Amino acid sequence: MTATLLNGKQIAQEIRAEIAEQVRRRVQAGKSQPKLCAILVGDDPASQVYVRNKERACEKAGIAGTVDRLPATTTGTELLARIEQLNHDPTVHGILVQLPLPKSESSADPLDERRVLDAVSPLKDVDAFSPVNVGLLMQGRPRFLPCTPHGVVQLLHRCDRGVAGKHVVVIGRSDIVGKPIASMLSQRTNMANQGDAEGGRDVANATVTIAHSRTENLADLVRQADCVIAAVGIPKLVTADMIRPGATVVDVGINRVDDKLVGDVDFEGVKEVAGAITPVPGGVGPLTIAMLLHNTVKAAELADG
Ligand SMILES: Nc1nc2c(c(=O)[nH]1)N[C@@H](CN(C=O)c1ccc(C(=O)N[C@@H](CCC(=O)O)C(=O)O)cc1)CN2
Repeated sequence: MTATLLNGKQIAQEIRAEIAEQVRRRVQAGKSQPKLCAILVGDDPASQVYVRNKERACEKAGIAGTVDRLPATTTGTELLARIEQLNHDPTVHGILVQLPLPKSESSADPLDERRVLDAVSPLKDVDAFSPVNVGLLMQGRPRFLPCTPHGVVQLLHRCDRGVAGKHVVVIGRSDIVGKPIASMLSQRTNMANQGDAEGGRDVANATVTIAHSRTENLADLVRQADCVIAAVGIPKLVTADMIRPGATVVDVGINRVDDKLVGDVDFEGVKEVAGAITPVPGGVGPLTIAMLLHNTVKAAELADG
């Protein structure tokens, strides 16, 4: 193997330890214990695991975590009413609705993902999915950073894989990963540590290209990249022949194939060409939850006034 392994699991542990210490100091100073409420609708097995992992991570960091487990028969009106209750509950600092929502059983009153995410108070929106928080991010003055893109920025920052002046190709244009990561990496200031780039090379000021399903000559485009971020949900789409020698490769894909977890990158082949690479599992995934804890503490600080 020639590439350096970017160990997201280890970095997530470091960040979680930092957050636990921040929470400990906060509570010791007489401030409220941060509290996160996750809403899980239906019984998707992967979502159940993710929500359970979020609950455990909160507990370990000293954050109060609760999960509302609602049946798949929940109507849009019922879910919106529950969100509204949490928006007005002063003891709850962060709210998230686990995605994907199940296919609606009620055609008269469906679970509309956009309406549901829009209903979460922007001040408690720890996923940073609300239009207000997306807009603030685009303007370069974020309140909350979306968890997975922020995880990628932290990973690059802490592994000293700066992208300033470099060409980054993001494969995938989702609202959750592709679009926000492209925005974050092309901003003027490093979004890891609120603009303080100390301790890592600048993870900002990149020249970013977003590739997607209609992109022509994807392989040629990706070969021009100093850094490739794969977030498209197609197992092993990115192969060794598409990688410029020495490039940084970040795999955000989480695909289940024959009961095994594989990324969007053909890890075995690409690791022989890349300069640095994230594995799946153990790469970006664990950072998603670490950054959710970060946002929950931030939400509690915002509520302090
Ligand atoms: N409301 C949200 N829904 C979803 C989000 C999100 O950020 N907010 N992201 C994903 C799921 N997700 C968190 O919710 C998530 C996915 C994967 C991991 C992770 O740690 N993956 C591990 C492997 C875990 C496994 O074995 O399955 C890894 O990559 O090492 C954490 C969180 C969609 N929904």
